[in-house]
Amino acid sequence: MSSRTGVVLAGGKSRRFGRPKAFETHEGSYFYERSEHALLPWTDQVVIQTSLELQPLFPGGKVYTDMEKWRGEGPLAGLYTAMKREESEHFILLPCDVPFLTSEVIGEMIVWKEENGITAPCALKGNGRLHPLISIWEAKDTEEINYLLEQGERSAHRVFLNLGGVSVEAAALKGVTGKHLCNVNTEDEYKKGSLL
Ligand SMILES: Nc1nc2c(ncn2[C@@H]2O[C@H](COP(=O)(O)OP(=O)(O)OP(=O)(O)O)[C@@H](O)[C@H]2O)c(=O)[nH]1
Repeated sequence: MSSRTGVVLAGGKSRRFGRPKAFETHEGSYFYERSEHALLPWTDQVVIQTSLELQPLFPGGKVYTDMEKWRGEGPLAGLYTAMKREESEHFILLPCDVPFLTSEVIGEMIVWKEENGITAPCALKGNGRLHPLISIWEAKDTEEINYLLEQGERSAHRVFLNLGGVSVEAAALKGVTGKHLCNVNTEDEYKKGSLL
C-alpha cells in the first residue's frame, strides 16, 4: 500500500478560461504538469483525474475519468474517484490551475500537518480564503465523502468542513507566498499572477 498518492484535478469545463486550462503553459510546462511535478517529490505516485473528453489528450500514466455516476459533477467527484481507485493512506490534492505553486509548498504542508498531529483533512488558507483543493485528505474518510456525495453534496469546501478539516495559513509556512496560491480561472488572472 503506497502511503501518499498525489491527485491532480484536471477535469471541468474551463468556461471562464475559454479552453482547457490543463493544457495552458507556464515556463514551458503544461499547467497540469506543474501540479504533477509539485506532487511528485512527496508522493509514491501521482494520478490525473479528468473528464472523458480530455482523457485522450494526456500522454499516459494513470489518467482516470470521474466515476460515471458523478461525471461532470465537479472536483469532489474527482477526488472521490481517485480515493476509491488507489490504495493509499493520504491523498494530496491539487487543481491543475495553480501554475505558480511549487513542490516546496506541498512539502511545508506535509511537515506542518505531521508536526501538529493532524489526522483530519488539511487545506491551505491564503489570499483571504480557504483553498479546499490545495489539500491533504485521509483514506479513512473515503466512505464519509461517498455518503455526502450520495446526499447531493458537491462542495469540496463544505465536505472539508464537515470532516473537521483543519486549515493552515500560508503565512505560517516557510517561503509560501500569495503568488503560490494564485488560482487561474481567466487569462487575466494568469497575467496578473505572472506579475506578482
Ligand atoms: N476531475 C474533475 N476535475 C474537475 C471537475 N470540475 C473541475 N475540475 C478541476 O477542479 C479545479 C477547479 O475547477 P474550476 O475552475 O472551479 O472549474 P472549471 O470547470 O475547470 O472552470 P469553469 O468552467 O471556468 O468554472 C480545476 O483543476 C479543474 O480542472 C470535474 O468535474 N472533475
